[in-house]
Amino acid sequence: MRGLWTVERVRAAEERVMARVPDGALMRRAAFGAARVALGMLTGPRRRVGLLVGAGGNGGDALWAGHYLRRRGVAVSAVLLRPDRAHAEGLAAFLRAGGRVVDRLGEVDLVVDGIVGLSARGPLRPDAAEHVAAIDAPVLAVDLPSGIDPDTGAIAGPAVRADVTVTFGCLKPVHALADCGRVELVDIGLGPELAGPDLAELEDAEVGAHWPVPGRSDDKYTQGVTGIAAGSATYPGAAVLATGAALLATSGMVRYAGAAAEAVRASWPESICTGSITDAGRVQAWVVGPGLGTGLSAEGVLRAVLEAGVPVVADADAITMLANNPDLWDARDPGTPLVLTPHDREFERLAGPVGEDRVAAAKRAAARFDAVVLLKGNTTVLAGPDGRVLVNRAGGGWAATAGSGDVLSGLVGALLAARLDPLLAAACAARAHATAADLASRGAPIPASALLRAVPDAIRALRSG
Ligand SMILES: NC(=O)C1=CN([C@@H]2O[C@H](COP(=O)(O)OP(=O)(O)OC[C@H]3O[C@@H](n4cnc5c(N)ncnc54)[C@H](O)[C@@H]3O)[C@@H](O)[C@H]2O)[C@@H](O)CC1
Ligand SMILES: [K+]
Repeated sequence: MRGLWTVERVRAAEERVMARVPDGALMRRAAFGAARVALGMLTGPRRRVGLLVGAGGNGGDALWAGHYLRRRGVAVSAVLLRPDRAHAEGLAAFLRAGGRVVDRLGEVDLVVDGIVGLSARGPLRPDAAEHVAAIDAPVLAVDLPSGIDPDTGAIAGPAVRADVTVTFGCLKPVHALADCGRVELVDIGLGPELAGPDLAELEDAEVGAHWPVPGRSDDKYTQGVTGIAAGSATYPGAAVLATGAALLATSGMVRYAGAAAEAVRASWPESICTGSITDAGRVQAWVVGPGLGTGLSAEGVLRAVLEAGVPVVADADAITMLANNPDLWDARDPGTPLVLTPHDREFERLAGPVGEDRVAAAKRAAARFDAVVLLKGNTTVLAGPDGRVLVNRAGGGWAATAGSGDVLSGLVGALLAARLDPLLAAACAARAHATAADLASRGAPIPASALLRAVPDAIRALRSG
């Protein structure tokens, strides 16, 4: 698992390390690492670097990096956004090494963004934004792209767009929640001072290792039977996609119950289809909601699923029904695992606006509903009712297509039926879903059925990752 630590935790760790190392040692270590990354980006014949230097430690890093770059023969100039508050030792070291202070960046081969780091609040101020708008070279952001909130990844106005971000000691939430380009981590010795992270991201190999595969003594029942209560006469496709995803995610069995039985049977002859949830037989987890509708009969289905006493993933129309009719919550036995998979508008119906802090919003809803909340996005935030938070970054945006959510809910359901921890089930499903989208797309738009067909390749890739 890759951990991510919030600013408050990073600062506390930094203070403990700083107390036992010489003054300025941490910054020099960080800046030396930044200079190495910058050198790696200077691949052309010309090596001219421009620094954008703000008022604090982030600007100090940039100036010290400029110092090390000068020592390797790079031409370095710096724009001081707040000359009166520029980092004094950093500026002295930069000037000693032959760095030049300029008014404008001019023609350079690389820009180092040292405008603001962990103390960032809000978007770039107008003067900084003007320099950033004029950039015409690759950008290396120091610690994080300036203008983006370090803890929430929120971008409320002008911000730096980084090709590479070099960060120090540990990853921070911004590195998963916003686009920071390629992220390089430089060790500055914070490790021993950092306890458990605030957020985490599963490695591909971990997802692969958790993925349920049949053992020698398994049969079709022992691996968990997934139930799909989705689709309708109007929307049979949602049922076909969710059932297909569950079938491709795990071995074992999938039961479909609902008005789209004929369409599901035609696409997936191996599924056990019935027209009604009361005839469905036993399952170890239910997927409810995609394409189900929100009428009285759909409410009856949702109630029956919640009363079944097995883990449930509630998506799409099921979320809308829970929002519109809070009495439905009473159908659920306390403590029965529930995974809610809202996009932002569904989240808003259920728990109010997401706002700028997606992690806080997901945590709040997870605690309130005693459920895992999978808040969809390019970075999906997954919060457990116990306070754990995982994030999943999608490579591209290719999964943003109609029907893609139906596939995701089928994957989550199959992993719940296989008895994975609900937060883990949701996170593994999110990763497989994103991987399948990337594999299917290879640079071109894809429909959800293509994403679905790539699920086996995604699982293979994760299991060998
Ligand atoms: N504390 C340390 O020893 C270390 C600090 N490091 C660097 O120091 C940074 C933190 O330094 P500071 O705490 O001095 O703060 P920053 O350099 O992040 O910010 C400096 C000042 O910028 C201003 N500011 C805030 N938001 C702004 C905005 N949107 N636009 C323009 N200006 C804004 C504020 O007045 C703030 O005090 C880290 O991000 C990292 O780059 C690293 O060298 C590692 C070691
Ligand atoms: K920065």
